[in-house]
Amino acid sequence: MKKIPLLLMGCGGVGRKLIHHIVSCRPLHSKQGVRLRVVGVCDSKSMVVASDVFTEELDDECLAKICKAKSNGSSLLSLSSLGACQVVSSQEIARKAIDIAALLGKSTGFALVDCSASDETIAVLSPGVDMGCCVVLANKKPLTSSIEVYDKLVSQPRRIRHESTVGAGLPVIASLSRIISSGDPVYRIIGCLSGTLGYVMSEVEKGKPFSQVVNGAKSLGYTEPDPRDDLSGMDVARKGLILARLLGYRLDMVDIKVESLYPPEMQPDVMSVEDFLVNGLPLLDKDIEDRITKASSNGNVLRYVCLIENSRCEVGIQELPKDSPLGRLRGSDNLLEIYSRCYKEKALVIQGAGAGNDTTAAGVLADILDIQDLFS
Ligand SMILES: NC(=O)C1=CN([C@@H]2O[C@H](COP(=O)(O)OP(=O)(O)OC[C@H]3O[C@@H](n4cnc5c(N)ncnc54)[C@H](OP(=O)(O)O)[C@@H]3O)[C@@H](O)[C@H]2O)C=CC1
Ligand SMILES: N[C@@H](CC=O)C(=O)O
Repeated sequence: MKKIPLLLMGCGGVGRKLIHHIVSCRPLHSKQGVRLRVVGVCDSKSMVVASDVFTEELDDECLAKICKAKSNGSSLLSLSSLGACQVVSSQEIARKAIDIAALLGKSTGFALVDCSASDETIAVLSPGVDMGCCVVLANKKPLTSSIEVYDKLVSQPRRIRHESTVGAGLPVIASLSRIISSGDPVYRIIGCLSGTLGYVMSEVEKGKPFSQVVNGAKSLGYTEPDPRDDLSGMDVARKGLILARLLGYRLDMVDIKVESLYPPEMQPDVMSVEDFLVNGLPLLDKDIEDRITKASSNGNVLRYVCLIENSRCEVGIQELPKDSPLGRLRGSDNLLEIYSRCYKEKALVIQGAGAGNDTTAAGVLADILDIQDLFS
């Protein structure tokens, strides 16, 4: 039986769903001759880790307790009595994770699975790559940090997978990578890449207030931990940057033109996320409603669009015909059109659910299975 030891960084909506998928797919994986050994799980403040990562793992009962504690809003620090495992607190997490990476990376192989929404994980991922570890990401921040960090993370292409960073579980990265490696030049990518903004636009079109709909998107697990990451366009810009860098464009976040749906006085350094959700959002209801009504009077709808072309990437609101492919999108669906030599007149189109914990975690799980040949 092939064993894949892994450390899960981030145990929120996506991380917990990933644990659920890993446990429920055990019979399937067993038939395929693979076992996923979860040796550690971290949140922002702590890490639960098996006492001996060579021989032990967090068993399914322990994983269930971790998920239960996190769903109840507790820290992993509350799980100090979990049998044959240790609980490590914040200052120690990175050091401990790197120690495990050094032990397992070049011996059995080790997968660092990042389902956090933090750039702090770079401190583990980057040395992990040098230690022979595999990296699987739902988190976009490591790939949209400096170009040096990006180059390091992708330096061993067979050891990194990040399908869920763009379009959640949709096969965007895999499709684009295949086109690129076949030598087919991609000259244009255009699409709607935000499940949150897609859902918000189509629900407001039905007459619901913007503030109510954004809170709904958060409850459905579509938004980033701070929904302003979605509403500012930054989340779409990150996806655009990941695709642009995959195409070989040497861009940074500052090179991307981004349109925000909220004003500077509602930025995170001015308002807490709670304050924004309760008091900030309702102040935006009228403006968004007016913009949508105006578009509708022209037979159009508003869509938040990402365009990558001519070595540039820009993201922002466009008024589009209701019956255009992007105009017909509903709910959290994403749609991406890729134009290349082979897909010149008719683009390669990828469409489907572009957000949600289930599909995102399924994408992460498929990525982990995809690197199994590197493990023994
Ligand atoms: N939800 C979706 O539809 C999609 C999400 N993604 C990406 O998946 C990632 C996770 O999203 P989601 O689960 O919704 O987010 P959540 O906010 O629900 O969970 C984030 C988790 O990361 C933990 N965390 C924060 N900082 C660190 C750190 N430094 N080290 C380890 N863990 C840390 C948090 O800990 P604590 O509990 O202590 O706060 C929390 O457990 C994000 O990067 C998101 O962009 C990608 C595609 C789609
Ligand atoms: N917040 C994101 C989740 C996936 O990346 C979105 O709404 O698309």
